[in-house]
Amino acid sequence: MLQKSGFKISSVKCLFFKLGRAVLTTESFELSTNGDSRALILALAVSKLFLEVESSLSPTQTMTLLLRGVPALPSVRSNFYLVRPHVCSISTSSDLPLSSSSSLSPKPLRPALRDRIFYRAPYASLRHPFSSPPTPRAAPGDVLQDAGATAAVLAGAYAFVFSFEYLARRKLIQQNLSRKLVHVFSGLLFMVSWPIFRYPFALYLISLQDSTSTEARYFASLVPLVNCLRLVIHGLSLASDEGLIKSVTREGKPEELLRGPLYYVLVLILCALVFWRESPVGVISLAMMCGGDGVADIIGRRFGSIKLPYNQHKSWAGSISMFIFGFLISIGCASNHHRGYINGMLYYYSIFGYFQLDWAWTVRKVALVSLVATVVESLSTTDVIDDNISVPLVSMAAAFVSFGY
Ligand SMILES: Nc1ccn([C@@H]2O[C@H](COP(=O)(O)OP(=O)(O)OP(=O)(O)O)[C@@H](O)[C@H]2O)c(=O)n1
Ligand SMILES: C/C(=C\CO)CCC[C@H](C)CCC[C@H](C)CCCC(C)C
Repeated sequence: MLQKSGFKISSVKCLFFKLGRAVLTTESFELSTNGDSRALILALAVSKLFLEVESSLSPTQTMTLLLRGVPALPSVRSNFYLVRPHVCSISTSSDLPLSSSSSLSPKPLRPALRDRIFYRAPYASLRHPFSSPPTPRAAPGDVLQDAGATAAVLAGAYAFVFSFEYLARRKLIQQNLSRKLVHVFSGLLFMVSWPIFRYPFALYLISLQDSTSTEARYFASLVPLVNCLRLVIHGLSLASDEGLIKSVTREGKPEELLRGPLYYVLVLILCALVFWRESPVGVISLAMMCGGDGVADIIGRRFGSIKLPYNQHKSWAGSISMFIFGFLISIGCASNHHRGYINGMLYYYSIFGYFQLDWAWTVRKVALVSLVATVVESLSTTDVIDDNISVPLVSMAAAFVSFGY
């Protein structure tokens, strides 16, 4: 246990809970206090503690400290600005008045001061401020766990697609609807499975274990890779799988597997390898491709009588659905997790501690990405530039500009 700045960490942690609500995750402190001046002392202790942690981070790493209900004291700000001005700003909301007894700050800075400090460990095992030194590279148990996770998700993928093959073959579901539901849910369920790779959920609950491991992404990427090979083999008619063709093609032609479905799984591989669970960019891009584009088709086909002025093959109903579902699946249906209710993929990943976002800011950025993706999706596509290429790639670019890596 680290002994820092005069406080035993456990006492700091306990004292936080006494003074207010402190949420300690693997990436950030979120200290909500009643403005008690003792909390400000602790906040300074925490900021000094983070500086200790920060010195052990690699050049590519940044940090997050969310102090809510604690005025942004110049000394707290300076600690972090000095450390990483190019990636640090400070997120505090001095929406609570300081207690009169406070001697630390003559007056709170202007209320609702909102900047951000982001912390995420892109390529190294993340060090929880209270944990022991970074865990060693993959232990045999980790590899076994990831191999097991890969096998489980592969089996899930096969069973998922097979169930739609069954429904389509029995004509219990239209072939096009089957294809679109596979389009919507395959990628989203794949993303939902990412935390089981080298990340024992139980350990997270017990000890806030490391949530970022590099090798796990390679194991996870095997799932879309195997499906990619499956699509190529059957798309080239090297083998025959009528059920697969029926469940994921428009007209039941094997060569169709080599377009939309193949591009789709290639994008899954790209997002898992490049962005994985460290960056909101991959999560948002897949939400737009799977949730937004998929639902746009389902709603557009059914309710799309009013066509877009510049594209008679697309409709307002489809495009509006693309925007709404791309946004909701990315971030959920509210903007303030203190008072609202968030249930999107970004919040799902923040629960596991992969990244912490300023939700009010994130809502605006995701809405912008969703708008960009909607406009791109509404444009005509050719056989070469399929929606499954244009929508995720443009979403990645827009999300990268908005969020950085
Ligand atoms: N913004 C949109 C998108 C789709 N559609 C409806 O959904 C149909 C199929 O949309 P499209 O994006 O072309 O889907 P596909 O290319 O068939 O399928 P995929 O994207 O999976 O390749 C369109 O003809 C249209 O009737 C719509 O009305 N408005
Ligand atoms: C029909 C599709 C795109 C056309 O727009 C999607 C094709 C999906 C692939 C056939 C199967 C992909 C499976 C995923 C890689 C993994 C899903 C795992 C999950 C647990 C179901």
